[in-house]
Parts: sequence; C-alpha cells; structure tokens
Amino acid sequence: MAEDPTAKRAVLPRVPVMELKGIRRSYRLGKKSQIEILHGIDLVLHRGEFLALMGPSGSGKSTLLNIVGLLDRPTAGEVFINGEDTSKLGDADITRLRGHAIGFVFQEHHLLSAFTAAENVMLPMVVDHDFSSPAIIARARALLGQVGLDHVADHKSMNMSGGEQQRVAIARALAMRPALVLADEPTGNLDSEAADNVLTLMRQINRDSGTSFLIVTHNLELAKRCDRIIDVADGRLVMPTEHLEP
Ligand SMILES: Nc1ncnc2c1ncn2[C@@H]1O[C@H](COP(=O)(O)OP(=O)(O)OP(=O)(O)O)[C@@H](O)[C@H]1O
Repeated sequence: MAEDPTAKRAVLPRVPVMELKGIRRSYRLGKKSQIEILHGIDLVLHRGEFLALMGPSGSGKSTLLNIVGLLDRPTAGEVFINGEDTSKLGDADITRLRGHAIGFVFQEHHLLSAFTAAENVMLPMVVDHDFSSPAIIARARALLGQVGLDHVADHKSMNMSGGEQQRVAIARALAMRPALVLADEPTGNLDSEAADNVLTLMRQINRDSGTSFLIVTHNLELAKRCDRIIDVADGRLVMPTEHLEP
C-alpha cells in the first residue's frame, strides 16, 4: 500500500492528549528489596502526533506503555489523559477513561478467532449496545471499510492473513473514537510488506482523523516514518527527539 507523500495532516491545535510527569515504576522483589524500572519520565504527546518508542529489550517500553494505557499505575508521578489527572481517579473511572480515550493494538492481534471480523470490531462497543444494534453494525462495517476489509467483514478472523488480522485489530482499536492509540510491536509478527501496509494504514488514520499514535517498535525503518522517535534506555528517555517527517 503506497503512502501518499503529498498528504498533509490537518492543522491541529497543540492540545496534549497524554502527559507524563515524573513517572516512576518499581517492583518488589521480596519482602525488603525492590527494583526501579522507570526513573522519572516526563513526556507530552499532542493531538495528531505519531510517535515511535524505541529502546533495547528490558529498557522499560512495555512498562511505560502499560502505564500510559492505564493498565498499570505508576509508583510515583502523574498521568494525564485528555487533561484528566488519572492519579485522582478510582478504578471504575480509570476503566471508563481507558475504554473511551485509548485504543490498543498488540503484537498478537488478540482477536477472538471464532468471531467474524465485524464482530471483533464490535466488541468494545457491546458494553453499551448488543451485537444486533444497527448502529454498531454500521460502525463496524464503516471501520472495516476504513482499513480496506469491508469485503471480508463476515469472515472468521482465524481464516484471515496476519496482515488482515492486524488491520481488524486496528479497526477495533478505533471503535470508540479514541484520542490516542497505543501499539506495542504492531508489526512484529508480520512480513516486511504487511508491516509496511499496517504502518501506512495507521499513518493515514492519523492524518485523516488526528488520532495520536504511540508505537513501540524495534524496526528503525518504520520508526523513521514517525514524527518523532522517543528512545528509552534503562528506564529513562533519551532526549532530544527530532522531527522526522514534515
Ligand atoms: N512484574 C515485574 N516484576 C519485576 N520485574 C519486572 C516486572 N515486569 C517487568 N519487569 C522488568 O522490568 C524491565 C522492563 O521490562 P519491559 O517489559 O518494560 O521492557 P521492554 O523494553 O518492553 O522489553 P522488550 O523490548 O523485550 O519487550 C525488565 O527488566 C523486566 O524484567
């Protein structure tokens, strides 16, 4: 899938969708000792930004992504999502905010294999509706159209190729119109052509809708197609982060 080099992102005001202030994360190793994995991370991600997060294995990328995605709480520091200080929220409000503001794409697509592509895309929406709701059926089909898969909407996900499955996972991540999509090695299981297509698709969605993306990758070629590369080393961010694409 070719990326249109002339495509320009809509001019968006610099609104922070995610802000990290002094994030630390430690784990207990026994009764008396603990190990600190993240050592005070500050980072702002604005609306419409498309960032790569890189770093050696064990540097803390997934730990950080779990904290940004409100799947884990920091030991110290604050996470703001859409301006909301999540350190002040209880578990129910965290779940609500996560469900509405953040979409997830993983290396393993985590689709339900016996469900169709459309049913998988509907899953985040069935909290508020059921599978027969015309509104969510229409939305799932529109999302599958957006990722180029409307013709296989009724195919079971287990019969789809790896690249198609990851595109279904991207459609599912967009179901609730999140401000931010977090992707942990989204192309890690794909061959280079499928990986390229998936990144191009995410870039298009980012440019068309202003959805922000934070993508963990070990693939430097893909990372170079992002606005910025954030390097993590030993639980710290290595700054500065140059702009790669205009
Ligand atoms: N529950 C835990 N208890 C103790 N240590 C942990 C725990 N979870 C993660 N770690 C440690 O934190 C460090 C960072 O792990 P993390 O998974 O964030 O790294 P990563 O940069 O995502 O690595 P990779 O690229 O291999 O996925 C590792 O040393 C890991 O062993």
